[in-house]
Amino acid sequence: MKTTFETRYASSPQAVKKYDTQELRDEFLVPDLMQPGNIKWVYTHYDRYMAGGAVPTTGALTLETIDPLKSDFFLERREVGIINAGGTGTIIADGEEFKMLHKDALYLGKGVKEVVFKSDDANNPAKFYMNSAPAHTAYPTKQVAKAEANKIELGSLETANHRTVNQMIIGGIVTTCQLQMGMTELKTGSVWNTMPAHVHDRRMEIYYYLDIPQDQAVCHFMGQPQETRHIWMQNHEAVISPPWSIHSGSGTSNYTFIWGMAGENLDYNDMDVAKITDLR
Ligand SMILES: O=C(O)C(=O)C[C@H](O)C(=O)CO
Ligand SMILES: [Zn+2]
Repeated sequence: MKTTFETRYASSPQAVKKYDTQELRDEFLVPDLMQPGNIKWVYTHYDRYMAGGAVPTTGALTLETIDPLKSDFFLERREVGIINAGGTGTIIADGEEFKMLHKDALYLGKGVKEVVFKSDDANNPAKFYMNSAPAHTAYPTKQVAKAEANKIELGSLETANHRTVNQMIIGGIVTTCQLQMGMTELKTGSVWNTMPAHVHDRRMEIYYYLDIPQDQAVCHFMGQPQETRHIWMQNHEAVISPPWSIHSGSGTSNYTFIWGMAGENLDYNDMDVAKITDLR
């Protein structure tokens, strides 16, 4: 079992204007979070937000601290949200067991010392997708099933953006310091997420795409609304959205994505929406 991490530093919109395809992918695409038998983290310098993947197979995996945190244990000064993007598994947090079905979420607050991940079936392992942000208060652990999410219906089939936003780790359901997470599912025939697009300079965000059928892909759009770029994404890949960037995508089929964010506020609706016809 191995825990690895990489660091992503923050980029300015002026610098990103000049990036070619590979530079954009190197800075913002996170292609390899889900590694069987391992835990992988990306530590970003956007709000010190982290995205990770834990894929237990035949053995259990333990959440370990990593060097940039300079802490005795991972959640010493952090909180984490976890959504299972794979088969059924279990998370044991300081001795308390949580059965995690596909698309179940779990919030663990500051101070939880020991976190263990297990899969029911090594051939169909749990894929625990994790987002973590610095935390200054210890809030209670809470599990949230998809059925318990706050559901928002957006878009329409006519504009190919009919989708359900499942707000899972959000005020009213879970109390957090700064983390918000949820999962948006596109209806069959709809391909556009987060259109009209928005920025929220007060919060960074990461999208993790799943349920992309074989041989299909999602074209993720980023950049300032007047200066957009795109990154082609495969199933189970994540993409970092700087606070100044739109984060939107169009697929060659419908799909699901997990969004997670942190920053200045906990107001999900604090978005500066860009008019579709103003995008460049
Ligand atoms: O489909 C959408 O619209 C979303 O899911 C938007 C994300 O939740 C988001 O970007 C929140 O800031
Ligand atoms: Zn957003």
